[in-house]
Amino acid sequence: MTRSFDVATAPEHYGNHQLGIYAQGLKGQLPELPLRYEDMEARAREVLPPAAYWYVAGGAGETSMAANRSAFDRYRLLPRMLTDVSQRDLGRTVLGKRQVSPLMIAPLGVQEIIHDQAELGVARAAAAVDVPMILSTVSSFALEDVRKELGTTSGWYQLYWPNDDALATSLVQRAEKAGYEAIVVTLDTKMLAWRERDLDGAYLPFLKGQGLANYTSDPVFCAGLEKPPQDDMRAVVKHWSDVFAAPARTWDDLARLRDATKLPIVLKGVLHPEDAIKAREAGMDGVIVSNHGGRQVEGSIAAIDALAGVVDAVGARMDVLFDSGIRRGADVLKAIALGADAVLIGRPFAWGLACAGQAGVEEVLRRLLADIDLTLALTGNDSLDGLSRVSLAP
Ligand SMILES: Cc1cc2nc3c(=O)[nH]c(=O)nc-3n(C[C@H](O)[C@H](O)[C@H](O)COP(=O)(O)O)c2cc1C
Ligand SMILES: CCCCCCCCCCC(=O)C(=O)O
Repeated sequence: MTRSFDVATAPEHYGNHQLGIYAQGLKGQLPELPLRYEDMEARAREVLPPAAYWYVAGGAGETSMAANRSAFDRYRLLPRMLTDVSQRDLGRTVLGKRQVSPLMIAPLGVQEIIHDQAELGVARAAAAVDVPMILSTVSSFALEDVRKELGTTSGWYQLYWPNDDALATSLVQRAEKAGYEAIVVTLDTKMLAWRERDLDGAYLPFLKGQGLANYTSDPVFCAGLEKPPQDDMRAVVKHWSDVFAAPARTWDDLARLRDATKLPIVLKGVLHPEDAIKAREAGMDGVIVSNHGGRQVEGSIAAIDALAGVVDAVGARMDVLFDSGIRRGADVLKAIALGADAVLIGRPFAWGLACAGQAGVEEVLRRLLADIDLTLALTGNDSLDGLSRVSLAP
């Protein structure tokens, strides 16, 4: 006999998403999107053109990408029993602001290759689940338009720091005016790595004018064009490729960027503890420990293996965030136990976007939150703030 189950009467926890799925099962309904991360990626692979799939899935070579995952297995949670976990708090304080969970949406460029809704759909999903979003400089919609979709949910703006200071200033000041709350400067992409999968398909979407909305909507960028951007896309791409890269930049240049905005600045792509110390000395507000999802330095350290060193160097004095390899709730707990203040979700939300647009991203976020909540409880903890290295097996 089938007994009825009403998820609405269950206590309010992110983990209830699990009960919701089982309750649908009682009505004969299976989840529309595959549950396992790996199966969701396989579904995305079916729906995306091969070049777009590989642009997201690929790395620079693939050993660092694989290491990002396998390294997580070397850290094991050490559960405690008979603690009261009836009330749980997934909140984290990041740049002085309390957020309801440790999750943030990582900056992923050129999302129009994944789904027509691109960053607008992702922003709507982020707002629905109240997960802060970091918008890439190389986005498919202009930063002002994406910010509007976030409503009251926090947005940060990720800067690809161009070699033209006036353009950099224009971008960060537009972000500040639009209501973004922090600037993330990505340091690990001074140039594009040797990406075998993309080279195999001779595929770089920016060269077709995709992902350039923040440039074509920028007065400083457009002042460098002879015609309006819509009238000469080849000139747009040429000018973009002239200004994008700034290989000569050093730590000393940060002072000018610091002066260009009142917003907190967070440096993304820091792996060495001494670079984290330099970031602090340069007046930065945080760092994101990341190897760009294994897309830049093939053979680099797995990002999770770099986290403790950076936390030990600067964690008491600035925020330390983490990305590269987060797939499941346990990964989030491990990163927080090692000292991360928050974690960025990258490829998993891209697969949700590919499979079902905004709804797919929302579902990925809700599932991850449920997994975090249940894993937290089952390890005997009632708050993420209570995790520390003691929560990991020695
Ligand atoms: C398709 C794609 C595009 C990306 N674009 C950007 C970007 O524009 N700016 C940036 O700072 N990082 C970018 N990243 C890196 C992510 O922000 C993040 O560091 C990475 O995805 C984390 O690895 P994971 O997705 O394997 O967890 C991109 C990653 C992917 C997969
Ligand atoms: C002149 C060509 C330079 C191309 C640079 C592209 C930057 C990559 C932007 C997106 C990204 O971060 C990614 O990982 O992909």
